[in-house]
Amino acid sequence: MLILKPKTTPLYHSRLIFLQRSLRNLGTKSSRYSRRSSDEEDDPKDQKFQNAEENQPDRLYLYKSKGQHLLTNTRILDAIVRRSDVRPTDTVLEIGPGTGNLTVKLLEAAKKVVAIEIDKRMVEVLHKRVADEGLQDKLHVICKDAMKAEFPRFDLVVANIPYGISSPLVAKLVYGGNPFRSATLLLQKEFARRLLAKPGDSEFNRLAVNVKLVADVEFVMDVSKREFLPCPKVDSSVVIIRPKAEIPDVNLDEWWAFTKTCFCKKNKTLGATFKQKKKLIELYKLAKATSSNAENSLVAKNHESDIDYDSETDEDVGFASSCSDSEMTLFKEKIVGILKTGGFHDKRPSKLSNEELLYILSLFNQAGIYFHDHVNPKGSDNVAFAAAYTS
Ligand SMILES: C[S@@+](CC[C@H](N)C(=O)[O-])C[C@H]1O[C@@H](n2cnc3c(N)ncnc32)[C@H](O)[C@@H]1O
Repeated sequence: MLILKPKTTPLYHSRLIFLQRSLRNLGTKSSRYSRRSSDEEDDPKDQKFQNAEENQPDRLYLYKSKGQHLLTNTRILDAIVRRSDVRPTDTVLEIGPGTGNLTVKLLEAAKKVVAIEIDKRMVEVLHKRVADEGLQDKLHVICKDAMKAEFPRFDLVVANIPYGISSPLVAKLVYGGNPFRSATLLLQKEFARRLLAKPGDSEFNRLAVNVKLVADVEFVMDVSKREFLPCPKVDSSVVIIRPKAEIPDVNLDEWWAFTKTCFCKKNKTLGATFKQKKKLIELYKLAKATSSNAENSLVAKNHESDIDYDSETDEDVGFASSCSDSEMTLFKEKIVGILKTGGFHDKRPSKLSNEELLYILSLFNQAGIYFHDHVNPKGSDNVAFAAAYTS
């Protein structure tokens, strides 16, 4: 276990004092927070920040691995709550309440706050602080990993989240099947830029495409890293994600699998992506499994092949040898034909709009080419989708 000594800049110390004072104000007991819990001992790679010299009594270890950077600027906290448009009838979901800097302000504005916090030491501090404010009846805390917790019904999400779970959390929110008005999130600046990116922007990626299908993202403000305790390495931005009232009529499993294929190398042209032998074999297998009738047969016999099967798995090798070269050649030509017909063969996915991507997918599906295994689905819900973003 590596214990990081606090940096000795005056700014850092003044912030440490701020936290120590605020913890005293919260009535925390130092010894309780300076000991490590058994949960934390499970993580040997963890690095912890310490809010005081080791022999000082009031201290709360803040864990880098849990993204424990507390937002301390009241003006920014107020702005986040104001821009979230919290109504007195709202139930707000907060992911990672920490010591409650944002939670207390949300409790003042909302009917109820459901806070999901992984660290039970934080939960203790939070309960104490909220009780001191007399707001405990409005707070429900779930002490769990937000990625494993079942979200209750909520109207809004407002949170300064741990940046390590940004992608799966955003995916879980927008594809979670729980209708909500908006999610105001404090995110790492680069991640926020990706969510805000448009086709053609260098930051545009698969997550942006998938989020855009079902939600609009609005930029609210940048927040300097100096506003956090301890100071992280990166700056942050606040964005608001609003689910769209209507989403395109597309099979989401098929869409996610399709965008995964297209964006596996987002700067490759679609022609190059769909020329990869491994991909061709995978799609051919799926097409064969999906189409059971002769009309949908994707092949003709006696055709010369120009495909070199350099499959990587034994299963692929087996499959490749069980179908003729001509079958695979025709299948490849079929894919090239679809891409050329739509004028997409030489286009890069990162430059295409969702409308264009949806159109390409519809062309593939009409031709009996599928991206998701509908016959033997391995995972077909939002949890699987969120998990796909975890690694
Ligand atoms: C960036 S801090 C924000 C704290 C507080 N909201 C603030 O603004 O000062 C993130 C918080 O999320 C918690 N956290 C980290 N990973 C989590 C997870 N997987 N599920 C729920 N909470 C998590 C951390 O313990 C920490 O309290």
